Amino acid sequence: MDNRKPFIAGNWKMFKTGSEAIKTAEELVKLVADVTDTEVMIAPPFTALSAVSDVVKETNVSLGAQNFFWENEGAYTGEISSAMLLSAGCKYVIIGHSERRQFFGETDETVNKKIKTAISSKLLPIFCIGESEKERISKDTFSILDKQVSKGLKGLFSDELQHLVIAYEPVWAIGTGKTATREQAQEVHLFLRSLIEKKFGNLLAKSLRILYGGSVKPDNIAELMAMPDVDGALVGGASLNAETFGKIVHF
Ligand SMILES: O=C(CO)COP(=O)(O)O
Repeated sequence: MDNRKPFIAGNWKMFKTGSEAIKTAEELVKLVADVTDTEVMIAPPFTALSAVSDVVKETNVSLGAQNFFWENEGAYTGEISSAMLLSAGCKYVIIGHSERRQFFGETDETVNKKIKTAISSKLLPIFCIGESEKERISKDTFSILDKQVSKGLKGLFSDELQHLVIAYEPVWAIGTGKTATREQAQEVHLFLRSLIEKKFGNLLAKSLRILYGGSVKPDNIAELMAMPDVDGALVGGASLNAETFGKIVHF
């Protein structure tokens, strides 16, 4: 259980040009240079990956991408492959973010293909799941998450999921300023860990890192991280400013 190193990840979404990304990454690297007990990652947009990779190389900040396509190469205009991300310096890739599900036709099936490809190409997946406000109100949170996990991880075995990270991001808490309470987050994280235990066994459930995402800020990160099943955070808006994100990393 103690091998779950806290993980604070920043999802920059569609923000920052190359030069803006370099500047933020340079500031961040300095601000978190003292951090050894927490893993730090940033996911800039595709166009800034290589440049940010040069900045974070040989530092304690890792690089992630926000999406990719599951085929290795081919006539897929506008898409990016896992090999391209790896060669741009990425270690992680965010898969199935609710914004991709909502605006870009991502489904549990495409998420499943992406997780499989990420694993086989040694890109570490951050698998995003979460219920909408309507689903929470109608008390469907657990069944929705069960479906997202079952379909997203379909056909995979526990030994392939050693490096999987799950990000629980309730859609109603993303960019809204409405954070889940620490009790709400803990309740869902515990549910997810039990679900993973049921499907993939105790060993994986104990070592799997589950991040919380949705309006994480410097003033709510400590209480979230104090919960036993919250292993980190996937931070959107508050990761765009190095100083603010640095405070979250130093929770
Ligand atoms: O979607 C998120 C991270 O992936 C959360 O975004 P906010 O932190 O801006 O709510």
